[in-house]
Amino acid sequence: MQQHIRIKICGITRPEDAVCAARFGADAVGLVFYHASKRRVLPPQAAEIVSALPPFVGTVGLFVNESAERIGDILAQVPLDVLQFHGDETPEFCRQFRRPYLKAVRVRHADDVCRALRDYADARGVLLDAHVAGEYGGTGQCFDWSLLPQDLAGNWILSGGLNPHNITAALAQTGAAAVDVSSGVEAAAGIKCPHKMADFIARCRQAHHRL
Ligand SMILES: O=C(O)c1ccccc1NCC(=O)[C@H](O)[C@H](O)COP(=O)(O)O
Repeated sequence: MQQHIRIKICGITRPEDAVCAARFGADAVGLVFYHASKRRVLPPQAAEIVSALPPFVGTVGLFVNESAERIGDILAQVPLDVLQFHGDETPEFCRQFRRPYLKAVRVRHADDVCRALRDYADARGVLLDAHVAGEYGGTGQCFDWSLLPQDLAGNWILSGGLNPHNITAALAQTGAAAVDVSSGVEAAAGIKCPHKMADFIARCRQAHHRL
């Protein structure tokens, strides 16, 4: 039976954008806690976004080389379902919070993908993102999808530079069962565009149906 494609809209900073994403059918929303991000949210703002969501929409907190203490502090204030790590966090670091986690990997070589899937075997998923020097994520850049091994096994998520214009080709080429988008559905950094979110989600569902 064809699986329902999983869609996460990342870099949400406003409750109304989270509500919109959920209404259009997003499975999860991402909240960036990285201090240097243009999409950074503070814990009270994140808690307000989470409380605006309807049931059964997942909440994912993003961190970059954050201290365990700070992450624990945020977890005490914001009900996050999943943690997503975008820095140099080791598997031991990621699993200490006893929550499902995702590990982002910035893909430059085919080996990067297989190594991440092996090293983070207990992750809920490995998020495959673009490599941009000096950036940890949310760049709006694609990586070379042809680097992905054919019939790649495991729980991986296609990310990096996806948007309503390229999502159909991305799914046809990679066969991804889960996708993550931020810049490609924005009107400005941290401000999501309802039309782009609706278009992206509709095209995802259509394209996945054809696989
Ligand atoms: O969004 C940020 O500013 C950010 C900063 C540092 C680490 C991660 C960040 N965001 C991650 C994402 O939003 C996405 O999960 C992913 O990187 C894809 O982003 P995009 O290419 O903009 O769709």
